[in-house]
Amino acid sequence: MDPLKLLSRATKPSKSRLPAGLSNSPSQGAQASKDVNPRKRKRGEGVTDGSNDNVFGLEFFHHNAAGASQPFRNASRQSKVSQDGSEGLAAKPETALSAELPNSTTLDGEAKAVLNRHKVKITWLNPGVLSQKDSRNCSAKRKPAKPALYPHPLHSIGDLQPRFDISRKLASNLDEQGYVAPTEVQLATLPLLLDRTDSFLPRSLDATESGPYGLDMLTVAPTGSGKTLAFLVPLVHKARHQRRTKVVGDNGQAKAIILAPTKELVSQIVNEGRKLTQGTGVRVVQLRKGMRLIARNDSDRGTVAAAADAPSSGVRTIVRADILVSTPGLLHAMLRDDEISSADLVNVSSLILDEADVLLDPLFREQTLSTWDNLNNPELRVSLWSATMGSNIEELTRSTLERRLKRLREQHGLQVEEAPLIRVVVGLKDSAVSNVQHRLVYAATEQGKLMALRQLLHPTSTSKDIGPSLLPPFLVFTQTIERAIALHSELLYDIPAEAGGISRIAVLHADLSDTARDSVMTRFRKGEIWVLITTDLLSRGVDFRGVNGVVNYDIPTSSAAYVHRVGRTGRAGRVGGVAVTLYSREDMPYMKHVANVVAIAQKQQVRADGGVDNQQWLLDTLPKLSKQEKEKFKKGGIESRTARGKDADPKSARRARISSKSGYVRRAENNRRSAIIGNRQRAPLTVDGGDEIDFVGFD
Ligand SMILES: Nc1ncnc2c1ncn2[C@@H]1O[C@H](COP(=O)(O)OP(=O)(O)OP(=O)(O)O)[C@@H](O)[C@H]1O
Repeated sequence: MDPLKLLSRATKPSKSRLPAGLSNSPSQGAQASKDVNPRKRKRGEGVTDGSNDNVFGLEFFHHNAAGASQPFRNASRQSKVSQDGSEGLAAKPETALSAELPNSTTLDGEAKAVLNRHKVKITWLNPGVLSQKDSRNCSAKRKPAKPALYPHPLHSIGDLQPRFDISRKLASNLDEQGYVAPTEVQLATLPLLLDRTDSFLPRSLDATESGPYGLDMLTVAPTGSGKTLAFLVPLVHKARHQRRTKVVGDNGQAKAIILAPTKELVSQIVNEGRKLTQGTGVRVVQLRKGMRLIARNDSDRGTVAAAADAPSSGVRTIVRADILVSTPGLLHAMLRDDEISSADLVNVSSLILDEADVLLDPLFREQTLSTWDNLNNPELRVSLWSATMGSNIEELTRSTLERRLKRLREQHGLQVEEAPLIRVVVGLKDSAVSNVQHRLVYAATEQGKLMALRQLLHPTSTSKDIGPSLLPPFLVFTQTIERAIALHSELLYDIPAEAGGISRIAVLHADLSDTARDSVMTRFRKGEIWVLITTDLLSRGVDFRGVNGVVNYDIPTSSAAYVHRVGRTGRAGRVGGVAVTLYSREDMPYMKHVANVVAIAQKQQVRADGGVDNQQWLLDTLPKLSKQEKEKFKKGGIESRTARGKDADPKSARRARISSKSGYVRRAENNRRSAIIGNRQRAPLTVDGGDEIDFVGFD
């Protein structure tokens, strides 16, 4: 059998491992419409007519208490009939559609039941749309309650066109990509972001307070649950609408900005965006050095380049970008150096922060906020997306929104309305995917970790203690770039030549050139690389479809880092992935956060498939870190594994070195080497005349 095929077998979709209640739940990792309907990429086959009960989305509404899903299926049929019957009638806003249905109270109740069942919680965070002054004077008790909202969920991707009037081209691109049923985050957020009437807001509070079209939003949904599509579809829809209606005097200026923390993620978002925008006239562009964005009064249209071909030669080409995607660092630098001005961004009415908690972490905070501050469009709407989001991010978002509003009103004299701020949480907040097997493996020492990793690499010799064997392709995470490089050289010859040898294993980190990074990513995606050693650079957002496993060679420095690292497997509901965390004596004081998040994921599994939750003892015995210690660890990791640690404590740093040789063997080798060098350097002793004498030692 072809070893490549054997080793790169992808994780298999399986519903049997999950209980009925969860089997269709994307946030529980079982949303695998592409797997359930393996029709992806077959043109035209993904269309649902709303009457097909086998279609995933409808099935998952159908799974509930008998009859409960009926009104939705009616709604679906009705909209489809209109679509088929008449072009004009096809495009119906949600409210119009709801009005046609027999009983809107039933519909509201149904919406609530569906959202609850899928563990989607939607909260309006600023119902009173309080002024800054009022909110400061308010005692906690007097603050208005934050109401839960129950927008009517989207029950099939095919319904986007009739329900929200998205362009036919966008709808057909979605269909061509094989998207049939929405994932949970999509079924909840797409109606929120696409409904131009904000009809989901409670009657008593909506309309005047909601201001112009759209909301600010914070979304927390599991890794691999389809957040990219959830923010891209409304952006493309809105950008196309702006282009067609010329509501903003469109002259090709940017209308939306997406920020993401790494170049890899930026380029992935651009790729997804381009697939959705084909034939729509909307351009999704990756910002690059030397690019010049089209400005309001750019008369020289002749020099406007096709957005897809970014300039790389140093010549500043004017680029037309409707949706601009960038890392915060690059956009911030270009704004600072006046390569882009806030006037170029005056039409930007949507800002997306993907992996928002990282973008607002101290590392990127200044750059992200400075970009946000440069967007002066009074109708700007911001949405933040991640699988993990601390309460500090919510606070920071609120204060930034308030500050910006005040600035626009006071400095620019603009009449700006505060938009509704909505929080959407899917599933259990900040938890790791429960559709992969999580294993914590104690390896005692650095060498033990290396041996354990080798056992994982060679499935035939995998010991039972390490748990299920890992099938390539898989990712290995280390704490630093140096350690990633060292581990790569250590494992370079571990894959036999007949299976591809050293070409099957690679390292990717931020010190590599862009071209080298791109090439590794492409080869890994193609399945040419089986083991990719990397740092946290790849822990966020990157979507490798067939990744079977993740190995934390070095423990992650926070529970959020664990959630994101292991979230590179088990994406879009695939089961069979494995996440192994190796830990040594040195890691013990810092393991609690990992053990906690693993315990929660395992508990969900126990509930789901009756698996065994056998590491409670570990949780009980591990020490708890103080808040300061946690912060310190998050910033620096295990000190002996860093360059700083080498100077501070060379002995521990030596112990932490990645090498298969034991300290004893290394010492013996060093002694031998020094003896040889010493022998060579020892010159014969001579007297003045040059004659050699015998050295008889010191007195
Ligand atoms: N409705 C859908 N049906 C089937 N597959 C989908 C659907 N939506 C998205 N996917 C697929 O799910 C995978 C994960 O999506 P995506 O990268 O958007 O996840 P994410 O939520 O952004 O994850 P992360 O938090 O890791 O960034 C992708 O391969 C995407 O094509």
